[in-house]
Amino acid sequence: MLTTTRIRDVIEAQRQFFATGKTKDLDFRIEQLKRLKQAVIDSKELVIDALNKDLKKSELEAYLTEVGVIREINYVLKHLKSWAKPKTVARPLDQFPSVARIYPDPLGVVFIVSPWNYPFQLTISPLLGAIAAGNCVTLKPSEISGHTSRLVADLIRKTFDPSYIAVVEGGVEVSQELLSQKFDHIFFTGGTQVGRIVMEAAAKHLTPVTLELGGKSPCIVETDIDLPTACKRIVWGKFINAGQTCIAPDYLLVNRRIKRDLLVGIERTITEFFGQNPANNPDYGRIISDKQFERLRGLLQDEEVLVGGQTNAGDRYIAPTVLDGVSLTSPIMQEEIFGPILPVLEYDKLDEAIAIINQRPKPLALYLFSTDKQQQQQVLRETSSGGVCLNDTIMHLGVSELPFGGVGDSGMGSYHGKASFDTFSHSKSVLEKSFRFDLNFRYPPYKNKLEFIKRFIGG
Ligand SMILES: NC(=O)C1=CN([C@@H]2O[C@H](COP(=O)(O)OP(=O)(O)OC[C@H]3O[C@@H](n4cnc5c(N)ncnc54)[C@H](OP(=O)(O)O)[C@@H]3O)[C@@H](O)[C@H]2O)C=CC1
Ligand SMILES: CCCCCC(=O)O
Repeated sequence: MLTTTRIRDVIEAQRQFFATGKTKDLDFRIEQLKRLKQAVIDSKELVIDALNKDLKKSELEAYLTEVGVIREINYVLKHLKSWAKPKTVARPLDQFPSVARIYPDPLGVVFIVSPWNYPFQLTISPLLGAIAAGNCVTLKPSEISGHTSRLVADLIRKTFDPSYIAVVEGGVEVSQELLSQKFDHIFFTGGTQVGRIVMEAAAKHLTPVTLELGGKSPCIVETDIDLPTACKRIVWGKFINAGQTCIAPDYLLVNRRIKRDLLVGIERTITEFFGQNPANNPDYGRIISDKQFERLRGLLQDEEVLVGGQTNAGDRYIAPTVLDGVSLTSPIMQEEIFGPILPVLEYDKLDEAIAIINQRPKPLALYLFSTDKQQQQQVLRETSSGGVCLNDTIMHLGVSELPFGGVGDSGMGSYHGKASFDTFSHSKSVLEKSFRFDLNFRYPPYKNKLEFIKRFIGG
């Protein structure tokens, strides 16, 4: 573990490098993004292997949800020049002659803390945004996803000088030591509880934070839908990465009229996707740790298992599981599940489902399966969540133009695409005045100018 002195030395070296102005140079940033992209491409087999060791993540999921961060690097490279240009904006006549502009300034030395569930993508994605915006970065990946985080550390150390991009390996203690240092921004991805700790530590230095947190993302299922497709999209979104996805549909709220058909369809789809014994299926992953495995197994106690329910502690395996007869007071409804267990609650009227959602902390994602435009508008109008996907799950994350982030207990700030560039930039307002012409109404003596000012201000 790095000592406090070493951590301070790392950060000081980054401050000195940032002070050279090198990271502000656009060609430098583009070059670093290309180096990062090449490093990811060169390491992809190692990444896939590490993710399989940590989570038994399949090669396809590793490509789709982790190595696929290459696509985001390409997107940023395509747009960076235009994002980095100062923007000229309109100004009122009384400021004539002048030019008003907004300059995107890099923040300085930023700190990125990432979680274990998508340990590669959730480290590289915010990192590329920080690089694009011209910052130096200190990274702290999760020690729980040990194989992948060690690989990320090796990749970063081989690609960048630590005075520019540094990675500090370790767990909670290292994270807390780093949080005690002053940064110009902290980008944290993790649970809401730790998010509070991060924000408290940041407050001591008045450091702005982005908190990418979690919570219970509801999935409402109404009657007028393409049922087989809805089943595929719900099962995929719930059980990808063995349910360890922050925007996985946490629980279903199902219109009673479609519940039976939906549950039959979900059971059929689970078998179609993972076979009769998902434990032997290489497409299905494992729980990250014994601690998470025991927590999830505990949530199954005294619940009515409709599908799945099988567990194997030695393999940290929990079958894709659907629970029926769940009540709002069940333990599984008191915490983010973050695992392959899908509780089903039912309702008669959509208002009931909306009320259940609004009685709980604001979720990171909210899903509604309905083709009824009025129902869609009602849910969008009457609920608050980080983001919404209508008639699918998770896929809103695949649109770089859609900022991704939470609200309330599910987080603050956002990233992806230009939102990443904006998160790691300060929008500096600049007004350039001319000496060619000067209105003297604002200068003393004010005598005889009051009437003009009153008319000018109006009201
Ligand atoms: N909004 C989003 O984009 C995402 C949100 N999440 C959320 O993250 C959670 C699961 O990830 P998980 O890694 O378990 O989250 P944690 O909050 O436990 O950990 C996140 C990071 O913070 C570190 N950390 C843990 N405890 C402390 C502490 N007391 N002080 C300082 N740092 C600490 C961890 O280190 P270490 O792991 O080394 O112990 C890890 O690097 C879920 O709630 C999920 O919803 C997950 C993915 C994406
Ligand atoms: C499918 C990729 C999802 C990454 C962020 C999360 O954990 O939800």
